[in-house]
This record gives sequence, C-alpha cells and structure tokens, in this order.
Amino acid sequence: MYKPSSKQAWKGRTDLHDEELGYRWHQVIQYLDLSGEVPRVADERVAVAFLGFCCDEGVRRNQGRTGAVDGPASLRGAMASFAHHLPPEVALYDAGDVLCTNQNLEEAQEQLGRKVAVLLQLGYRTIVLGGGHETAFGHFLGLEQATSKQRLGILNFDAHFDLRSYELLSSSGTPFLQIAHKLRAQEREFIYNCIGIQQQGNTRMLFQSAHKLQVGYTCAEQVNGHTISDLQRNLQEWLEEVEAVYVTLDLDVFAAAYAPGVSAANALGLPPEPVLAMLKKVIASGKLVSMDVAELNPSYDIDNRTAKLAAGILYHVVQEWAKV
Ligand SMILES: N=CN[C@@H](CCC(=O)O)C(=O)O
Ligand SMILES: [Mn+2]
Ligand SMILES: [Mn+2]
Repeated sequence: MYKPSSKQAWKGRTDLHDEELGYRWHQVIQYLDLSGEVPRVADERVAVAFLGFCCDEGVRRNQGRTGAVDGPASLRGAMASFAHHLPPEVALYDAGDVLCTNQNLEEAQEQLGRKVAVLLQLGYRTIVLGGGHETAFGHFLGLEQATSKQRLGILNFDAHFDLRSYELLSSSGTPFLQIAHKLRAQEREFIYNCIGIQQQGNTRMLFQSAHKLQVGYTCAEQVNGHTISDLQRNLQEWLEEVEAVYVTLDLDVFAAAYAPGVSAANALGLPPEPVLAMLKKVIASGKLVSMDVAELNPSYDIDNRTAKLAAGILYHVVQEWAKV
C-alpha cells in the first residue's frame, strides 16, 4: 500500500544552458523512500516533503464522481516545471504515495497517518497530495501525536462541512466528524473553521451538526463580499486562539471556472486570490504544522486547470513556509 516516487513522476522543461539559474523543481526534488530508513532533517535546514494519497474510495462511498485516485500524479505533473527560487537551506522531497487497495479505506488512512507521523517526527514539513477528502482523516491520524500538547486548529477551505455521520461507513463526507470524536476521546477541543461553505451544498442536518460542534464558518458569499484585509483580520483573530494549525484545501471551494476538476463542482465558488491571501496569513503565524490538497479529479479537469491552480497555490505555500 506504499510506493516510493521516482524521476518518472517529475518531468518538465529544462533550460540546460542556464545551468543552476535555470533550474526547475523537477531538477531539485529529492526522493525519500519511506519503506527504508529516513534521514532526520538537520537543524537550520528546511525540508518540505510531498506525500501522495492515491485514494477515491471515500468519494465512491459518498456517491461522488471517482477519479481523485489520480490526483497526486496530476499535482506532481503540474508542479514539475516550476522555476526554482528557494534559498539553499530549503530542500524539496517527494516521499511517494500511500495507495488504497481493495477498497480498504480505513487501512489506507492508518497507513497515511503512520507515514505523516514519521515525517513530522523527523522534522519534515508535510504536504499531503490527495485523494478525495477522506485524505483529511488519514492526515489527522498522523498529526494528532505531533500536536497532542497543543490547541490544534483545523482550517478547511471547502464548499462542504464534511461532518456526515460515519455510523454506517466512513467516506469523503465524514472526516471532520471522525476527527471531532477522536479529539473528544482524548479530551481535546475540536477547533474547526470552514471557509467557503455553500448553503445549497450542505443540508440543514449538516448545518445543525456544525452548530452543535461549535464550528466556525464563513459562507462563500460572505468571503466574496469581504475585502482581503477583512478576511485576513478575521483569520488573525482565529489564529490567536490556537497553537498549531492543520490546513486542508478541498478544491471544490473554488468556482468551477477555476476548478472544474473535482467531484462536486461549484459554479458560485471562490476565486483563488482570497484563499491564497488567507493561506499566507496562516503561514506567517508560524503555526502551520501540515497541509493537504484534496478532491482533485483529473478526469473532469479541463486543460489541467484545476491541477495548475492547486499546484500554483502549493508553490506559494512552499515559498512562504520557507521563510518562517
Ligand atoms: N467530500 C465531500 N463532499 C460533499 C459532496 C457533496 C456532493 O457530492 O454534492 C459532501 O459529502 O457533502
Ligand atoms: Mn471536502
Ligand atoms: Mn467539498
């Protein structure tokens, strides 16, 4: 259920005559095989590790449009030709893919959690490349130990709460209720903030669950009606209440014009700029522990538009994260 990555996954343009000044990400990325011994990140170095979660079993169980299993490959493809502008102390790693086999979502999530935990323990900054939004529960399993002594804030950019009941079956629609219950079992607070919620995309039952769990949320209409500095100011207040932050970006938060390649596309979703501005604010706080991108479905993408949007956001996340 785990496959290390290789050069095959990172192919892009080369500007040979320019030597190092012409480098792109595919020429600097290093490969980590998590089935072997993994080196610890030395002090004074920054290491960002991408880990794929090739899974859309949660989307299938949630009656969605499958295809997110191919999200990680598409994201790597979209990042490969990015110009390299990172300082020398910052290194990029590809830590391979966790695969969901035989529809065994629970086992795949456990495996993802174990890999994330190892990377965090060794000092890597992790970015998980989903996968359906079931990615979030596996990701959290890896984060919970690393953040066990901290007030963890979960920031979800999403058109949906993903707080469905998992009594019968867990899915891409249930991860945050699963997380809420896991935290409650550890007597920890569930501090969950959703940005970009679509009223028509969430039943009254889901709004009721959100209220019961004291979830903070901003509907897409409100995001679109605010200035970027207002959004950043509101987020700053939330950031001051927490000690560590897990960010999860469900690409269906964006308008379908920007992000057609998702299971549940939203015509009236967000444009990229406010999301990027809020992400920069989170990173500047120094509290970001780990991040993921979920729900990229390459089979519905148009000219890789959604993959390029997600990759572009990750480019800026990496650039900003390298500074703190
Ligand atoms: N990841 C989750 N998604 C949404 C899907 C909504 C839909 O398919 O319309 C949810 O369960 O609410
Ligand atoms: Mn979601
Ligand atoms: Mn969603």
